[in-house]
Amino acid sequence: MTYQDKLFKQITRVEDFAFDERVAGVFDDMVARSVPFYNEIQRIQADLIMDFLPDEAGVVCDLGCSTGTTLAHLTAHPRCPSQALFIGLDNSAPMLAKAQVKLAAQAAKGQVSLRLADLADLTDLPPCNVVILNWALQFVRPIDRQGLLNTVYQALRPGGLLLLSEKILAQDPLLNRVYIDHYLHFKTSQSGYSDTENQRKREALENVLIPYRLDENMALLERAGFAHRDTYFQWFNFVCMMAVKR
Ligand SMILES: C[S@@+](CC[C@H](N)C(=O)[O-])C[C@H]1O[C@@H](n2cnc3c(N)ncnc32)[C@H](O)[C@@H]1O
Ligand SMILES: O=C(O)C(=O)C[C@]1(C(=O)O)C=C[C@H](O)C=C1
Repeated sequence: MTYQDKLFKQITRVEDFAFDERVAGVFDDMVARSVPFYNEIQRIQADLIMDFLPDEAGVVCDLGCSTGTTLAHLTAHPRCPSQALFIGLDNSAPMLAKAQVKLAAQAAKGQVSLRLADLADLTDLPPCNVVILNWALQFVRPIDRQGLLNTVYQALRPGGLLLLSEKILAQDPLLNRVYIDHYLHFKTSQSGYSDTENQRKREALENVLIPYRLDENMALLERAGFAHRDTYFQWFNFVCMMAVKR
C-alpha cells in the first residue's frame, strides 16, 4: 500500500496544523485515513440529503467543503435534482482549488459554486434546504460557534436539515482515554500511520482542533433553535449529528 500523506513523517519541527498548500495536496488521502468510516459517512449522507431536496431543485451549503468530496458525492447521486444549487465555502484557497478541479472533472448534476469565506464571519447564507458541517465546526473558535449555528438556522427553510459531524470528547475521563487510545490504534493498524506521525499530528492539532463534548454540541443546536436533534452515526470519539428546523 502506498500512501500520499507523509506530512508528519517528513517534518523536523511541529508547527500548528493549517489547511495550506501541503495539506491540500494530500488531503483526500489524509482525511480518508483519519476519519473512521469516512467513505461510508459520505454515502449515507448523500442518500439522506436527497430526501430533503425538492423534486427539481433545492439549495445545499457545505461549510468547510475542503476538496469538494461531499459535493462530488451529491452531484453524482442518482437522485440529485437537475436544478439543484450546491454552494461550497472554505477559508483555504488551496483546498478550494482542489475542489474546483475535482468537480470540473465530473459530469455533475446541478450547479456548483465555490466561495472563499471565513465561517467565523458568516452573517448570512442564502435560503437553503440542507447545510453540511463535516469536521469543520471543531476548527472554528469556540466563541464563534453559536453565532455560526444561529446563522445556519436562520438560512434553513422550514423542514431544512443540518448535518453536523465532529470529533468529540467523551464526558467521562476514563472513557475519553479509551476512545483516544482506540482511535490511535485505528490510525496505526488500519491507516498505516506510525506512532511518531500520530504524536506529531496530535501536537500540531492542539489548540487548532478544539473538540466539544456531545452534550455541548447538542446544546449549541438547541440554542440555535433546532427542535429536532439526534446522532445518526458514532465511532467512539467521531460523531455525526442531524438537526431539522421545524
Ligand atoms: C477536516 S476539513 C473538512 C472535511 C470536509 N468537510 C470533508 O468532509 O471532506 C476542515 C475544513 O474546514 C476548513 N475550515 C477550518 N476553519 C475554517 C473557517 N474558519 N472558515 C472556513 N473554513 C474553515 C478547512 O480549511 C478545511 O478545509
Ligand atoms: O487526524 C486526526 O487526528 C484528526 O483529528 C482527524 C481530522 C478531523 O477530525 O478533522 C483532523 C484533521 C484532518 O486531517 C482530518 C481529520
